[in-house]
Order: sequence, then C-alpha cells, then structure tokens
Amino acid sequence: MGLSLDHVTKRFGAHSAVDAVSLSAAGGIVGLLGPNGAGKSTLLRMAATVLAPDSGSLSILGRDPADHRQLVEIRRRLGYLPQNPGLYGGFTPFDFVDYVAVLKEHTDAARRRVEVRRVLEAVGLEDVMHRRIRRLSGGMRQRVALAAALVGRPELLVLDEPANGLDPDQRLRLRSLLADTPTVLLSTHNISEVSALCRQVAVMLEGRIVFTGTPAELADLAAGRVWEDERQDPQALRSWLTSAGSYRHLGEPPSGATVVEPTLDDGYLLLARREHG
Ligand SMILES: Nc1ncnc2c1ncn2[C@@H]1O[C@H](COP(=O)(O)OP(=O)(O)OP(=O)(O)O)[C@@H](O)[C@H]1O
Repeated sequence: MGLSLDHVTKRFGAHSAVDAVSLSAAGGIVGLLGPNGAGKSTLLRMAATVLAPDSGSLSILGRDPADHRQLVEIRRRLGYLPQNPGLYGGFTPFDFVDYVAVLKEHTDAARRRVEVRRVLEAVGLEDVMHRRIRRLSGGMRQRVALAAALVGRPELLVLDEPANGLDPDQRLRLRSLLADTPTVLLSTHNISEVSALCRQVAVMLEGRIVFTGTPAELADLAAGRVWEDERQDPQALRSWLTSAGSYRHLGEPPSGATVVEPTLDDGYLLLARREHG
C-alpha cells in the first residue's frame, strides 16, 4: 500500500517548494536525493501529514489524509523523523519515546513500556535511556528521535536525513533497523547510503522529481560520460581531483579519453548539472 502522491504542490508565498510531484513508494526503502532547498523536507512533511498540500492528492497506507478520520488512522501507523526533531532536553530518552507512544494511543502502560524499551535498545541507547536528553551527544539525540519514529512498528516510515550525525557503526545498524518496516521513504545527502540502503531512488531538483529508478539506473545515466585524465579538461561539464591524484570528468569525453565505469555520484551529478543547464 505504502504511499502515493499525485501532482502534489506546496507553495510558500510565490515559490513552489514542491511543484506538481507524483511519486510512489510501495514496499522497500525509497531514497530521495537532491541539493539544499530542492523541496525534500517539504515533500516528506506532506508524506508525514504534518503539512497539507495546496493542490494534488496523497494516498497514505491506502487512506486519504484530507479526511480527518482517515488522518488519525494514518498517524497511528506512520513513523516520522523530522529534519530538526524537537526533543525536550529535560526529558530522558525513555520519557520522550514513552510520550510519543502515548500520543500514538498505546494505552496499555505495561505493554507500552516494553515497546519503548525495545526501540531504545534497537538504536543502542539502553545505557543512557534514563539520562536527560540535554546531556546526550548529537548522534545519540538523533537516535532518540529515530527510536520515537520506530515506536509501535509503523507500516510506513518517513525519515528526513536519518543518518545525520550517526557514526559508521550506527549507520550500518540503521539498515537492519529499517528492514522490518514495509515501506520507508527517506531523504539523504549521502549517496553511498542510497546504494547501501535503497531499492529505489528519486532525485528532486527545484521542487520537481526529475528521476526515479534503481540506484544502478541512476549510475547508468552517466555510462560513457565519465573519463579520467592527468589534467583538468575545460570541455567537461564537471571535473574534480580524485584521491588518486587524477582528474575525473563528466560530460562528452574527447576522442581517445579513458572512459571509466560510472558511479551513483556520477549519475546524480550529471543529472543535477543537466537540469540546471
Ligand atoms: N516554512 C517555510 N516557509 C517559507 N519557505 C519555506 C518553508 N519551508 C521551506 N521553505 C522553502 O522551500 C524550499 C524547499 O525547502 P526544503 O526544506 O523542503 O528543501 P530541502 O530539499 O529539504 O533542503 P535541505 O537539503 O537543505 O534540507 C526552500 O526554498 C525553502 O526556503
């Protein structure tokens, strides 16, 4: 069932932050990539029912969020990690996640406590669950917010940059944390995370979805258009110095160039460059 958006638009003043976007995520992890200000958070906020669209429609877990009764049903079944989770510094992780569980109408106190413990252990916070949030590190706070999103085993997770601030160990753990959720829509700036986590990827530029496909298909956009050389090439759309000391170029390779296998980064950068002219 997952999530489906049909020509969804959200404006702030005269600016369309999300512009007639149609997108579906039905099963597995779908990654949303795009530069700063592309509209990813705005789109995710609509997917999480925090923000209503100006036009277009959404179907979330087979329900219509514009209908109040269905909206309540959606919110019980959905987990959301916002970009800047508003955690109460005076709360402990346990109290905060418990509070979120209460809001999600987990009314049986004993069962709720078991569930809160489960999600805090899942994100590796068992040792600090009774310490005040203001005393935790940034990465730990991010994991408190992640635990809150996971409480009650949601059918749909909407995660805004979930790996933000996580160390490599915790990033690895994220993958198994998400494996149990039927549908996940997440945004990220980390392209290697997309290849590690996502079955589908969507690229957003200036409020529009300009690509949807598998990570391999995104990399393939740059097939035959990446070459390496000792020197910078002024003809290239983009050139950068690699850690090996050679230049990697994107664009139309000159004759005789050493064309190399494209990566996901190459596909994404080429797309972003093309769309911007
Ligand atoms: N509440 C708001 N009021 C006015 N403009 C907003 C608001 N929220 C977002 N915007 C604007 O909408 C556009 C899209 O913002 P959004 O936060 O969705 O982008 P993003 O892709 O998530 O960016 P980032 O990668 O930097 O998090 C930006 O131009 C932003 O300034």
